[in-house]
Amino acid sequence: MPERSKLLCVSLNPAVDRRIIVPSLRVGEVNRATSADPQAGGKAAHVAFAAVSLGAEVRWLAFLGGPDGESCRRGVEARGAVPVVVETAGRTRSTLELIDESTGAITEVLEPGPEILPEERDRMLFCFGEELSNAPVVALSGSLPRGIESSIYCDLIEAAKREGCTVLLDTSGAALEYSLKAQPSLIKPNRQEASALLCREIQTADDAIGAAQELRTRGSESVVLSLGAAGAVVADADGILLGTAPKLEVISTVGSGDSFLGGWAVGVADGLDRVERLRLAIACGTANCVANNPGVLDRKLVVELLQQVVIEQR
Ligand SMILES: Nc1ncnc2c1ncn2[C@@H]1O[C@H](COP(=O)(O)OP(=O)(O)O)[C@@H](O)[C@H]1O
Ligand SMILES: O=P(O)(O)OC[C@H]1O[C@](O)(COP(=O)(O)O)[C@@H](O)[C@@H]1O
Repeated sequence: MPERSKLLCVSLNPAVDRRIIVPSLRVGEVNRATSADPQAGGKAAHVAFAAVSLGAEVRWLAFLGGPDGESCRRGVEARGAVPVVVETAGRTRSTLELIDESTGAITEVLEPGPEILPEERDRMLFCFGEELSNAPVVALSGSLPRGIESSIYCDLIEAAKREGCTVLLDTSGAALEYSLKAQPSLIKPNRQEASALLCREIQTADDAIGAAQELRTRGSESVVLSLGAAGAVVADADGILLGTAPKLEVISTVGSGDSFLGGWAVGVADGLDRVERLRLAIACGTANCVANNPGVLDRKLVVELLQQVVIEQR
């Protein structure tokens, strides 16, 4: 039997994600939900679920505290990833995803996360170091909780690179800007995140190519700029790839970027070339659009979508 690819997904700010569906959202009035579904979340959990859907062996390292922390741990385990927990005195946050069925509009509200104590931070660095020998590919995803300085991703990236791991980073704002100093193997901003970093609009494919190339000069070995329904652009040492996503009827795009990264990470671990890696990542991001839970992908659908992804070399 071929060995399963191994990944480590790291969540410094996990969450219980609450997806609430209302027939038609009325702001400022009482709304009654038709469905409410708390799930283990935060970006790294979705990356882990997507990779598990593709058959990978995944360990998920996270700060967790309080009852929501425990439900997150159980949720991750139930989905087939192995949770490795650094306990915190502060409680794990929750996030709200409000789906308005009448318009399809999605409103997200994200709590900031707990205050992390210095000794909890140190324990995370220690546990991360212990996990590295197990995982040739490491995905670091999401925002930072309070009490954690922007440089923590640099410490994690440097430690992982010293062990020869490929390090994929998906974060935003100051944490992303700061982390480029440590030269991650790949960053995956979406259009808004890249736009915020470069202080300019990204509208056309040429804008996206220019943005990915410029971000690469700031420190990351490769850049993937994901473009929602339009697909994604890759800038790396071999040039530019432009991938177009298949079209389908969307339930929710929450977690599509995470699923994209999960597909990319499995592609790296399985030794796929850059074209096939991008194809797999886009198919996973698109499959997530019809998943009932972020990251939990239908593998058969991923295989169908693979044939529909168009990749162009520029
Ligand atoms: N409306 C959509 N239709 C088809 N695929 C989509 C759609 N939205 C996202 N995707 C897929 O998910 C990937 C990541 O989406 P994106 O919205 O850029 O990420 P993020 O969730 O980080 O904002 C895209 O590259 C694409 O493959
Ligand atoms: O860590 P952050 O940046 O606050 O984001 C957390 C949230 O991101 C999400 O995973 C959605 O991510 P996407 O960008 O892939 O849609 C939420 O469901 C989640 O809990």
